[in-house]
Amino acid sequence: MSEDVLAKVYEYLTPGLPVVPIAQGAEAVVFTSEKHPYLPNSGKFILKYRPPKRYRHPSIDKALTKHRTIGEARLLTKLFLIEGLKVPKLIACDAYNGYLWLEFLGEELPHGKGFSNLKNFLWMYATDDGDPYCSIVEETLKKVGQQIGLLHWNGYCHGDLTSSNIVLSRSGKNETSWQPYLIDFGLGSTTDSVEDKGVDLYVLERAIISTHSAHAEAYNEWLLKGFSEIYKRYGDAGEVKLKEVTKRFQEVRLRGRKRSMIG
Ligand SMILES: Nc1ncnc2c1ncn2[C@@H]1O[C@H](COP(=O)(O)OP(=O)(O)OP(=O)(O)O)[C@@H](O)[C@H]1O
Repeated sequence: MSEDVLAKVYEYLTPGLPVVPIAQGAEAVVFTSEKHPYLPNSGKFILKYRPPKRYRHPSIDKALTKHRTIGEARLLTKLFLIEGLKVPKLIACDAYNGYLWLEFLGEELPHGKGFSNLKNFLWMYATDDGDPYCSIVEETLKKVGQQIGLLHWNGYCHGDLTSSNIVLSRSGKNETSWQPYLIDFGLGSTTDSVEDKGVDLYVLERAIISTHSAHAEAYNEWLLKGFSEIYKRYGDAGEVKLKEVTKRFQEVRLRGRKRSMIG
């Protein structure tokens, strides 16, 4: 992580507010903090910072950062209000400077298997003595599908639906029931576009095929089962919309295959 960026963040924060860098993505650097940004509460929080991009004109850069930070904050706030949909709680937003504070989700998986995103979770069951087809994996993937179903049914798309952008949480350490949360709405949008929804499903399918090819068929089936369950709750209207989305998903998949054959 660049020293400049770290220095900027430490200069910006209240002196002594402890933050630890954990990830550098294409858009943002992400930190954890054991302290709430402005309340005495402790817990675990995420600070997501979009640093200035030197290759952009400073005024354009400022405008873009502000636009994207506000966009993500606004979307998270709307999504948080949807019953059953699980996204991180927005704690604070300083759009002008490119900072978002969010609720921290997830945990370290047992036996050093890494952070509890869907990608590492599936690896945990696919390696060592794990059973990749056990009921915990099946249930979790159906719940992931339901989360995507809820998102789409309510008129939103994620825009970067990879298995790292799905974080799993449990209420207790010994629990075997995992609750998926969708994170990283930097490319998310309010949209009823069938194409965008088909692309969301395709991006996740590709992510699963590329990291868990041996079990991908069953995994994607369970995801789609959970997804369909949400639409089917809405009777005939749900069935019609479900058909539209799954048809487009197949078309997007076909286009993807053609593209990879042509190279
Ligand atoms: N609310 C959260 N709780 C726990 N971890 C989080 C949270 N938000 C982000 N992270 C961690 O930080 C990483 C990067 O965050 P995020 O995906 O939002 O940033 P990004 O810059 O858009 O990343 P990328 O370009 O890789 O998509 C995530 O993959 C995750 O490991």
